[in-house]
Amino acid sequence: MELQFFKYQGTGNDFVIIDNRQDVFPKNNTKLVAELCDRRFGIGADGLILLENDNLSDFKMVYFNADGAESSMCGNGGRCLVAFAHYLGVIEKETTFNAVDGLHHATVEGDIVNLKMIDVDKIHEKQNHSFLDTGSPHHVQLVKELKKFDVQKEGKKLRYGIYGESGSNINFVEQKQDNAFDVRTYERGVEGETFSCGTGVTAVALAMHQSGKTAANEVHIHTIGGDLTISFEKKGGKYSNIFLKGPATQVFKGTIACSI
Ligand SMILES: N[C@H](CCC[C@H](N)C(=O)O)C(=O)O
Repeated sequence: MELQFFKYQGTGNDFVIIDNRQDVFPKNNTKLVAELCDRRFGIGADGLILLENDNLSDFKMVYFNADGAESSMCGNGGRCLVAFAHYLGVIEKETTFNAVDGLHHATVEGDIVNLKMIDVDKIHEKQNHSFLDTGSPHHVQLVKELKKFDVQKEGKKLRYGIYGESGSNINFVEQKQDNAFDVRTYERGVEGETFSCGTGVTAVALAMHQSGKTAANEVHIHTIGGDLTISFEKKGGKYSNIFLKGPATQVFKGTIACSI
């Protein structure tokens, strides 16, 4: 069978996106998803996203990591899916869609998508790191000389070490200005460093605010793949009105033969 797909990237976090409104994609075929994401034998991506019909909202997002398993929320993937829905004409300039962690509001202006993330009311502050869930679990740790840091080695150690079977995404951070940070992320389910991680940079912004490293409620984060802005409010110990803003671009589209 010929499968039509679209390739998107949001600050270098890249995704195979499929219009599955006819509900034909075999969602339980982990092997097929991993093959489509394979950078040598398939299309190549950090994850695969299905756009589906939804009776509660404009559309539904189903997210799979590159390992083929369905996963928790993907911030950059959510931004790319909004851009795709706009490209298809499913939405105009704003939307509410349904994802694994609930309903998300978003707006799209050109190739900039501004995505509302879930509220965060618990940030676990430890001696040298923080842990929080922004739709996906994230470890946040300040390091010196981030550019030279061995993200693969240290990220893998933490992901399989202190976070047990379910693991966590691991974010290493260097503060550049009061409201600006560089971030590199080891992503669970990709099992390697990605060029950016949307729920990850959101976690970094909130953890840096909670720990007093910044007093700003709009934080600029530079990743290998580009720049993202996270804005938020803190009321009574809870973070809300959290927005992840940045570019989301269609790179190419195509068809691929697969036995489904
Ligand atoms: N790898 C993550 C999901 C994708 C997160 C990332 N791509 C993002 O943009 O938020 C996890 O398994 O928790």
